[in-house]
Amino acid sequence: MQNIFEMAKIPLDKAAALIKINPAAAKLLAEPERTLEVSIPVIMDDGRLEVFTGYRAQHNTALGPAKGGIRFHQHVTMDEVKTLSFWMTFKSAILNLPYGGGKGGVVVDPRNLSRRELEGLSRGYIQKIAPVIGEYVDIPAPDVNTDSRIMGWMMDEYSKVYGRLAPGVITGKPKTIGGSAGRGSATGRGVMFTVREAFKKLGIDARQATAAVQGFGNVGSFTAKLLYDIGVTIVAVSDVQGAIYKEDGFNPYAVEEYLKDHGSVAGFPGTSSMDNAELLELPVTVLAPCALESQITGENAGRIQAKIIAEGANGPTTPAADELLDQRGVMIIPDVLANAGGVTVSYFEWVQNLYRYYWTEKEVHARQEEMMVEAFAKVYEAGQQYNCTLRVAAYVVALERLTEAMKLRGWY
Ligand SMILES: NC(=O)C1=CN([C@@H]2O[C@H](COP(=O)(O)OP(=O)(O)OC[C@H]3O[C@@H](n4cnc5c(N)ncnc54)[C@H](OP(=O)(O)O)[C@@H]3O)[C@@H](O)[C@H]2O)C=CC1
Ligand SMILES: O=C(O)CCC(=O)C(=O)O
Repeated sequence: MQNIFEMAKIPLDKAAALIKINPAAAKLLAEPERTLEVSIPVIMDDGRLEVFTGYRAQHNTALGPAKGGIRFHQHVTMDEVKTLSFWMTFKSAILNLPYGGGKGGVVVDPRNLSRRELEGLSRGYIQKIAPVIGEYVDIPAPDVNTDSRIMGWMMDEYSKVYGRLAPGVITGKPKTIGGSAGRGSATGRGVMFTVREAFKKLGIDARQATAAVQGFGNVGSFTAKLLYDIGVTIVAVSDVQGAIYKEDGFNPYAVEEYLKDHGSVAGFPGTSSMDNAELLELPVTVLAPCALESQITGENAGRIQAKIIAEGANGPTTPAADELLDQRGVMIIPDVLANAGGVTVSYFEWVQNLYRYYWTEKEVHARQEEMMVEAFAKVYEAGQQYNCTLRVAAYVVALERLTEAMKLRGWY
């Protein structure tokens, strides 16, 4: 199989050829500006010393400081983190945010850690990457298996290292210590906004539409709930233990309550069980993969029946699947647009932290909606202009901003 970073560059190369960017600009985007690998010692509850491996990648900072989440997962690799930072560069540029792309990760299955061990690892990671992050350098945020509580510990640790309160060094924090209203739901809300815009283009009535959502964590749960709120029938959701399905739909808010008590969506009353692969192939209007990379591949793309794929996750569709789905007329709202609501509200959080002046939830939602509707329209228009997929169109929009910024800064 092709390396994930090489696969990620395929739409970039297509967009670069369409708008004929300077080869020097393409070279600057072909590799991250900086990568860092760290070893993080943690004294475990039983007194043993465990050493974890962590990474941070900063892909491109032409438009501003690097920005992007931190993932805790047993399969994290440097290649994955590099790729995730690459996607962040384009995501930020598409939303016209004053940011570049960054991402971090630690190789760990956090389910095997106690609360004390998790806090030790989170603080240890920040101690190790502190020299390369900062409010105007690189601003981390949550990703898979990291949440506001972990962001709070990390902000505290960075503030201790430098002896000053630095809320703007990390976003996705609890509200009391500088988090923004609306950040928790932001990524799923953005998925909903882009699906709603796609419905308008395709003449689909939300109340006649169905959706299947893979993953019921931060992104998947809010995607399901907010699509439900606009009238979409949610027929399937899943987590790592499997999927639940009901042809005439269920209430995702009730599933969330069930998950709190049972630790999984599996077994939610009134639904039948299926596996994550089957969920992807359901006959639905919208399929929203909101878990991990490479779920829709050349192998299963031919069996996908959705009209719209809204990529809540980063990189859920491989290039081979992308091509097959395009030939079959499936509209893919690409990750760099569909899930950009998270970084958009992270940007609002950072601005509020720098000003120490906070907005209401209503203000956050309204500003997020305005920016995402505009980004969707710009990408859609580029798709029409260049007769290309929305993914390639998104890279066109980003490249126009990135190449100009690199040129103006004298990088080529
Ligand atoms: N958080 C954010 O703001 C943003 C996240 N993203 C992307 O969205 C995706 C999900 O992130 P997020 O929601 O934050 O992560 P979470 O850790 O909150 O949730 C991940 C969800 O995916 C499930 N899952 C994990 N592995 C599998 C698998 N192999 N098959 C099926 N389901 C699986 C998890 O199940 P279980 O709980 O059982 O482990 C959980 O329901 C990632 O690709 C991330 O990069 C993109 C933009 C912003
Ligand atoms: O909120 C952020 O800064 C970044 C979120 C993220 O990691 C992502 O969009 O993939």
